[in-house]
Amino acid sequence: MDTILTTESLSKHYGKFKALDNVSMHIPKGAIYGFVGRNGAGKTTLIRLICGLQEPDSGTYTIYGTANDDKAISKQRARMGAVIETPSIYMEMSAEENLKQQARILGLPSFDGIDELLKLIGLEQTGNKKAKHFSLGMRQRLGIGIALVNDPDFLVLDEPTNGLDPQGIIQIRELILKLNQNRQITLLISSHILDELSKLATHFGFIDNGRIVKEISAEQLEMMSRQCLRLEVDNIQALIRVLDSMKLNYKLINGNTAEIYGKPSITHLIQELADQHCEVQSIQEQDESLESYFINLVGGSHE
Ligand SMILES: Nc1ncnc2c1ncn2[C@@H]1O[C@H](COP(=O)(O)OP(=O)(O)OP(=O)(O)O)[C@@H](O)[C@H]1O
Repeated sequence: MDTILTTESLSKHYGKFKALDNVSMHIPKGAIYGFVGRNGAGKTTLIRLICGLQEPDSGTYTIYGTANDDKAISKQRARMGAVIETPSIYMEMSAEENLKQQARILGLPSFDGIDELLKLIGLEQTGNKKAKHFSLGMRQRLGIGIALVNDPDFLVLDEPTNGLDPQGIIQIRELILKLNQNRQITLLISSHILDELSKLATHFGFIDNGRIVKEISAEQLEMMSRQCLRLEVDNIQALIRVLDSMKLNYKLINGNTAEIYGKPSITHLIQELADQHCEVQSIQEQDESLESYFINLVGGSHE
């Protein structure tokens, strides 16, 4: 598997405060990597490090296989685009002028592709309207457009849906999917809005108090947080026999409780258990959201 970004034991302090603590993360090529953590967890700090805006205190990272202390890293960074915190936009300029200005800053030989980029970010109708009159969502999309001027194949977005209304969120989500699916751009997206990322991400890295608590693919996460039935019985051996005979996937929670996956027929299950003289004491349907998965992972609120 090709990896676009790998970090190895990255740490960063602000004075005595440890903002990043031995962070190791891996972003596969083609992924939409959801970087999830509550406010202050260390997401922006990590993003600033990999974008070369700050230096780590210890640890290393590689971008496209090039280490951060290798001179060639700046060449690899040229293949990256990023929108960190608020997008850098010239408020007195239109969307088109902003994109052209970025092309000038990068020393690009022409404005080829700017019209297409304007369409991609959904701002082709904005004409001479200055960015200062744009909605927050339009500004965010313009910021992403500016980050795309150098045609990157790795894009880093720090909290791209922060503060947007539901329609703005949908537009950003659609843009992210287009970038990933049509332009094969790998994305690192940080957010504390977990369920928003669950609709997009192919991989997740969960960060809490500066530490990566889990890296997991969306597929694995789906398996772990899928719907299940939690069944409490008076005879766990009988329950195991029945579940095995029905070829159901299950996990034993304790001496009288099991979680059963894969939506079994409850009537059939209860009937089989009754035949085995096994009494059901309680039955609950559970549907763990990404939100509750994360809360379980980090052990609830720190406040
Ligand atoms: N320049 C700085 N000096 C001192 N402390 C800082 C500095 N930058 C960040 N911090 C602290 O480091 C911690 C991590 O901040 P960071 O911005 O990386 O978190 P975050 O996960 O991106 O959260 P948010 O979404 O709120 O930005 C926070 O407690 C923050 O207050």
